[in-house]
Amino acid sequence: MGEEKVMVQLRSVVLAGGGTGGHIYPLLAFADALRRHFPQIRITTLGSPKGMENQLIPAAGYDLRVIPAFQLPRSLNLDLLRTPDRMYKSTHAAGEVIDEVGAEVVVGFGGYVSVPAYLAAWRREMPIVVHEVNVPPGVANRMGMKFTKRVAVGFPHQLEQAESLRNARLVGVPLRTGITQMDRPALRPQALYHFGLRPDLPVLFVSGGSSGARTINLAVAAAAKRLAHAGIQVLHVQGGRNDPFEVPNDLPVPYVVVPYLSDMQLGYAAADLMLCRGGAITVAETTALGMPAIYVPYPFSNQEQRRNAIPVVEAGGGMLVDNSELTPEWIERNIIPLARDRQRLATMGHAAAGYGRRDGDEQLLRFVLEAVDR
Ligand SMILES: CC(=O)N[C@H]1[C@@H](OP(=O)(O)OP(=O)(O)OC[C@H]2O[C@@H](n3ccc(=O)[nH]c3=O)[C@H](O)[C@@H]2O)O[C@H](CO)[C@@H](O)[C@@H]1O
Repeated sequence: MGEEKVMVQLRSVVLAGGGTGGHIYPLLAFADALRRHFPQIRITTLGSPKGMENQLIPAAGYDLRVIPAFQLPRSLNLDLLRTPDRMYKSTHAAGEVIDEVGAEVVVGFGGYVSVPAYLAAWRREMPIVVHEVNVPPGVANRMGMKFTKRVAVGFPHQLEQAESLRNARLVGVPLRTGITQMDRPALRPQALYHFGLRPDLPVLFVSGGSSGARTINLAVAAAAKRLAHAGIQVLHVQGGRNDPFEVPNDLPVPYVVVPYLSDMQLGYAAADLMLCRGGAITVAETTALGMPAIYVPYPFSNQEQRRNAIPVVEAGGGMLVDNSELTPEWIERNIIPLARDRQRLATMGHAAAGYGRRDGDEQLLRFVLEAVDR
């Protein structure tokens, strides 16, 4: 972790975050960094009953404590006062876990489960660190920010675009080392073999984020024949919460559909070009890897995904297309020529890498240690 020596020793931390992959993967990457620096540390995570954390956190080998769900209204208003009982139960449960494991700090990554964790930590006057990757900040983290000034963000644009994040620390996004330490060209042959893809044709990697994206799935599947006849292979992640879709089975080149990738790095290693939403962690990963990408921001969440993609596109690292404009015709006109143009892909990838960063886990750890040291 840089040249400075770490003076603080951490023995026990509570990490809170849940819902979709966007809140859980940074938590896991940060947990891995904690374990690297403090092999004996006790790491306890808090999750809610229905979130993806119930699959992802135990699979990564971390202790998950599920506490009763407490859903905040989308905006912080008087509705909060109508649910004091559930809020009390969740906060009490979070506090019991904090006490049992003797946590020294609570680090929250957003998602409803972070709120009771922040409240319980505040009552105990413990250090709280909030990690936020979106503009506007998520509702749970906005609540957390009422209890702490120790707020870390993933991207430079957040500091400029959200008043409440103006004084936050830019640390980047903790990313899994399987992704940040990957040598893409070296892993490529194995990845292609794994998916049954050919080494001589370009690969378009399609992923709508952790839950999947219906519009993207249907548009690309409808363009399957045109892509195949142009010699473009497709590796298509359906997404954890999306319906299956039909792809013709008589295509001349591979079109591989997978429900979900636990080894996302294999997908990145196989890909020449990515077609994806603009979720914050996805953008952090594509740019960290120097992956040329076409971003199709999710249109219904305060423009947050568009804000993530714009700086990458302005740097020359990708293209942006509106959800409503992503049609098979658009794909034929724009993606086919790009996927076949190795020089343009290389230039885009290089520009994306210039925007990306790989040390978010280490930078967040430094920030957390400062919080505990005070
Ligand atoms: C619709 C919506 O509100 N989406 C939000 C959600 O997106 P979402 O939960 O989709 O999160 P992101 O797109 O930011 O990240 C997806 C993560 O899932 C991983 N992955 C994905 C597919 C797969 O098969 N395997 C896999 O491991 C990716 O590598 C990445 O680490 O959280 C993000 C971070 O708060 C927000 O910026 C997004 O706006």
